[in-house]
Amino acid sequence: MKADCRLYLVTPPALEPAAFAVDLAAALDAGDVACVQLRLKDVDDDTVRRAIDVLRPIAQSREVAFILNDHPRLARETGCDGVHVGQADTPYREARKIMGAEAIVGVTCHDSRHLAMVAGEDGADYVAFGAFFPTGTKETEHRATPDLLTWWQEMMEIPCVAIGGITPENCGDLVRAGADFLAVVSSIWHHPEGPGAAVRAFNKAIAEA
Ligand SMILES: Cc1ncc(COP(=O)(O)OP(=O)(O)O)c(N)n1
Ligand SMILES: Cc1nc(C(=O)O)sc1CCOP(=O)(O)O
Ligand SMILES: [Mg+2]
Repeated sequence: MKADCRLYLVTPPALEPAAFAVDLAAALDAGDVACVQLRLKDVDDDTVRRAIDVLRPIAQSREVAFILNDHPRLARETGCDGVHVGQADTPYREARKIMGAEAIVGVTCHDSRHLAMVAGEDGADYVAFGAFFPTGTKETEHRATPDLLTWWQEMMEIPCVAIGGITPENCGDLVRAGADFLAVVSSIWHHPEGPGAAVRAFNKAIAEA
């Protein structure tokens, strides 16, 4: 068992904030969740701001970190706890300058040991590897394997996040391999019994891995 692996919820790419607030609260009240990433795609900044205004307090009032995808300036201006940047986004060093030393800054590293080493040496708070499994949430070009997580754990103290097609049924190998966080979209928000049941199922699978 690797008891220190935790859930990292990522929102659906499109949502209506008031309705999604109910699902988010249900997920966070159902069990252990370390952080929530707001990941909206193809929307303007005002739409992102409105979603942050509604969703950030739901996470932060439960002591769950609220991280914004892609937009360090918006994250800083709106009181988010951190930002996640990919290889095609604001570069890590610029994101860090915008966010400040105390904020969480995470970096996508695909399946690349080199990208992860660079991000880690630059000061990233976590590195994210993926996609571990096929996913319908995003078109992915890279496929990571669990040995990458084990390699990282043996080399570095900085936490690693696993993402891409992760379910309660398939997450055991990633937990045993050394993932510090499991980042999940569809298995949470599309769970047939709702997001609370999904969080409980993940917590159980992590505890039993
Ligand atoms: C935790 C986590 N890992 C990876 C990603 C993907 O980021 P990126 O490659 O920038 O792609 P988009 O999510 O922006 O489409 C992520 N968002 N979160
Ligand atoms: C946002 C994202 N990034 C990925 C990567 O590989 O970097 S995979 C992914 C989508 C994850 O969604 P789901 O849990 O529904 O598969
Ligand atoms: Mg991005």
